[in-house]
Parts: sequence; C-alpha cells; structure tokens
Amino acid sequence: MDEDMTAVPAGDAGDGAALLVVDRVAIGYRRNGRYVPAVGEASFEVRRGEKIMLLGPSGCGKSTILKAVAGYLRPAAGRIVVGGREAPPPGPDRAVVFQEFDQLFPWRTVLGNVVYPLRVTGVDRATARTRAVEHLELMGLGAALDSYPHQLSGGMKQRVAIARALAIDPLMLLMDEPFGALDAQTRGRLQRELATIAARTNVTLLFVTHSIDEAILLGDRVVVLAGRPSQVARIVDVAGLGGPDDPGFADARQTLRGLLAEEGEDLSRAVFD
Ligand SMILES: Nc1ncnc2c1ncn2[C@@H]1O[C@H](COP(=O)(O)OP(=O)(O)OP(=O)(O)O)[C@@H](O)[C@H]1O
Repeated sequence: MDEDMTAVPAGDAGDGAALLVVDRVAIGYRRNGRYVPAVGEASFEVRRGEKIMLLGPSGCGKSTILKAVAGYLRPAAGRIVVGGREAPPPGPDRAVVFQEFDQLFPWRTVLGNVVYPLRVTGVDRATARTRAVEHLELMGLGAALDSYPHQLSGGMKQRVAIARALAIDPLMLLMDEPFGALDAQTRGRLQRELATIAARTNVTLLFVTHSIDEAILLGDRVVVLAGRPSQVARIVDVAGLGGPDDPGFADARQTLRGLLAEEGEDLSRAVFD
C-alpha cells in the first residue's frame, strides 16, 4: 500500500509528464523582518486526473503549499511547475475553494456567482449561463439559482463555490479544507458528492485536510507532511478506497494514524467519524 516517493505514481498523464510538479520546495514567511520557514522541503507530483490529499498536523504548511501552487506565494527555493509552466501567476487554470463561507460575492445571485468568472474568462453570455446552470444542477442547486448567498446554509455556499470552480473547467481544482467548517452530517454528504463528481469529471484535485478519513475517502494518494519546518514524510496510496466498508480502508487508516501519531497530532481531531 505504501508507495515510495521515487516510484512512478498511478494515473500517468500518458506522455509521462506530471500536471503538477512540486520539486524540493521551501516556503516561509517574513516575521519582524526575519525569514521563518514553514515548509522545509516538499516534493511530490500530481498526474492528470489524480486526487492528491495533503495531510499533516496543524501548522505544518498544508495551506502554504496550496497557496504556492495557486500562485499566491512564491517559494524561497525549489520549483513549482503547472502544466509545463514554472511558477505561473494565479489564474483560472487553478480554481481554488476555501474553507470560509464568505468566498461568494454577496451582491450576486447563486447563478451570478457562477456566471461571473466564466464571463471574465471570455465565455459568451448564453454559454456561460448554460454552463453555470449545468454545474449548479450537478451540485444539487437547481432550485436556488436566484437566491443570494445570505439566504444559503454553509453547505449550500460550499456547493456554489465548488460549482463555480468546476464550471471554469480548470486544469486543477485546489481545495483548502472546504468542508472543515461544516457539521459532520453535511460534511459527510458533501464528501460523498465530491467523490462522485470528481470521478465523473476526472478533475485533477489537490486537497488540504487534517482528516484521515476524508483523505482516504477522496484521495488516490495522500502526501503526509511532518516536522517543523515540514517535509514529506510519506506518500500513501489509497486509490479505490471509497468507504470504511472497503477492505484496505482500516489498514490505510492505521498507516496514516501511525504517521500522524509520530508527529504528536491530536488524533481525535484527525479522524472524523
Ligand atoms: N501569512 C502568514 N504570515 C506569517 N506566518 C504564517 C502566515 N500564514 C501561515 N503562517 C505560518 O506558517 C505555518 C504553516 O501554516 P499553514 O496555514 O500553511 O499550516 P496548515 O498545515 O495549513 O495548518 P492548519 O491545519 O492548522 O490549517 C504556521 O506556523 C503558520 O503560523
């Protein structure tokens, strides 16, 4: 089950090239004029269509890596290559969904929120509307097109954010604990829905989580980060483990628990039941 970092991962792009290469990346922040490292050295690759989960203890730099892949932060060392382009600036090729419920435009309807980025990227009005409706229906929001964000539950807002991200047909979908602020029941439902939609659309996914179960449910491989500043401790293959009833789920959970326990992670926080 465990996979050596040097092994060629499953789901090859066909031409052998990875869609995302994170190569010996170090990232830090300036605090009081001093460089404070957050990520010491991280390397992993993501093939087209793969679902890669970033898992690790709180503060180990998961969001930092995601923001660097999105182009919001520049690494202090190493290379980030997306679709053959080194260090690309932020762009619609990498759609980002955050944990916070306030990522929608409050003055636009649900439909308007999804149409807007399509229009900005040059899609004509009629096509933008058709594509937005299609993706909102895919996320179960067909009846809420004319609602405003303040009229929606947290779960519905996250559905809109996901529909908006998928509608622009990004090269990669970057998700930073998108279900972290939801109640357990809604979180479970959205996890299952995302798994289905991700499989159907074959979107390439980089997903930050501190939940072992979420990582196994949604991921093909789990990049486990550890240490301060962090490094990639292990990359664990969890492909095909859809739910706790699957043979192999308990083993994967055990492996990931073991890796996090080595880091002193609070396991009650790391496992959503
Ligand atoms: N804007 C910032 N300025 C200074 N330090 C920061 C900034 N953002 C993050 N850090 C620091 O970088 C480190 C990594 O933070 P990051 O948010 O990437 O971790 P994380 O693994 O995503 O954590 P969590 O699971 O708690 O969300 C932490 O020590 C954090 O305090």
